[in-house]
Amino acid sequence: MNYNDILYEEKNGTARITINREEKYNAFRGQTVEEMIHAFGRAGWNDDIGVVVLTGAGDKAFCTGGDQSAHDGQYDGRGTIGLPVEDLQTIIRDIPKPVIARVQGFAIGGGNVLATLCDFTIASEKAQFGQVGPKVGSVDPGFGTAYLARIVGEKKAREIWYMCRRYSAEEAERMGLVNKVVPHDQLDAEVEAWCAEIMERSPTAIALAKRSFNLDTESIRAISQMGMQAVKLYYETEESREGVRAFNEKRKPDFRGKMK
Ligand SMILES: CC(C)(COP(=O)(O)OP(=O)(O)OC[C@H]1O[C@@H](n2cnc3c(N)ncnc32)[C@H](O)[C@@H]1OP(=O)(O)O)[C@@H](O)C(=O)NCCC(=O)NCCSC(=O)CCC(=O)c1ccccc1C(=O)O
Repeated sequence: MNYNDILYEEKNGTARITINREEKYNAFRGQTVEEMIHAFGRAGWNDDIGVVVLTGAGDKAFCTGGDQSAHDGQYDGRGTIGLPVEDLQTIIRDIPKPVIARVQGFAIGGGNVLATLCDFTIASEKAQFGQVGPKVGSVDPGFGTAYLARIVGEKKAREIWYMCRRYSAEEAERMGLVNKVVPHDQLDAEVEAWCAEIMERSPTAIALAKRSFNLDTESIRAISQMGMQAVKLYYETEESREGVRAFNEKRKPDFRGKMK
């Protein structure tokens, strides 16, 4: 597969997948998600690769979720909601290698879900985290909610989703969403150090550990699939469309008048 929306490189046993849509704050469209799925499969089953790093191009954003300009009810690709996010989430969990989210800027919406799903998150002190679904007419009811609650606890997860606030890297570290925060200019060195340390460990022991962690939360995949069917219906409503329109028109949404 030729990549247009992402960059892929392999070095010293590390595969680096970079969402390369800086002008869209590294938001993903259908094609981006397909390319990421392909790249995770390529890295995940290559015995020379011991760890995968997921990041975004530039300094502004790691990833800001679904591309709102490619969102008219459904998104522009394949799958239940026009984005095969279920397949992307699945492959991040299923490859038998640690995935590190290198977060240098905004990890928002579906971007925050991706960072949450990665085995580790290493963040620059400039990074910001948050969910925006109830502000823009969306929700990730599955790994985005239930798995987040496993990490930060129920109260905090509900706050993150209902209030749509932004959290600094330090706050995210305090709530367990981030493994380590470093000064911006030390981010790459820190990520490289973690990768080098992983490369010294037994790949099979790590694979077994990853799969056993995953097994305990596997039921969330089914919640996600059911949730995605509901989100598909939600995206067709005036209430959800109002959120997308308001974001694109840079105004506050008026949801109350649009509920059925
Ligand atoms: C990132 C922000 C917080 C930055 O805010 P600010 O600094 O004020 O800058 P802005 O002027 O808002 O944005 C700058 C520039 O970037 C463009 N942009 C930013 N994000 C997006 C985006 N997601 N899509 C398209 N474009 C984007 C913005 O339009 C500006 O462009 P200009 O040309 O300069 O005008 C803030 O921008 C923000 O909150 N962004 C996020 C917006 C958003 O709505 N994200 C989608 C969330 S919902 C989602 O991800 C659905 C898909 C999904 O995740 C999902 C759904 C269902 C089940 C599962 C999933 C899943 O887990 O994936």
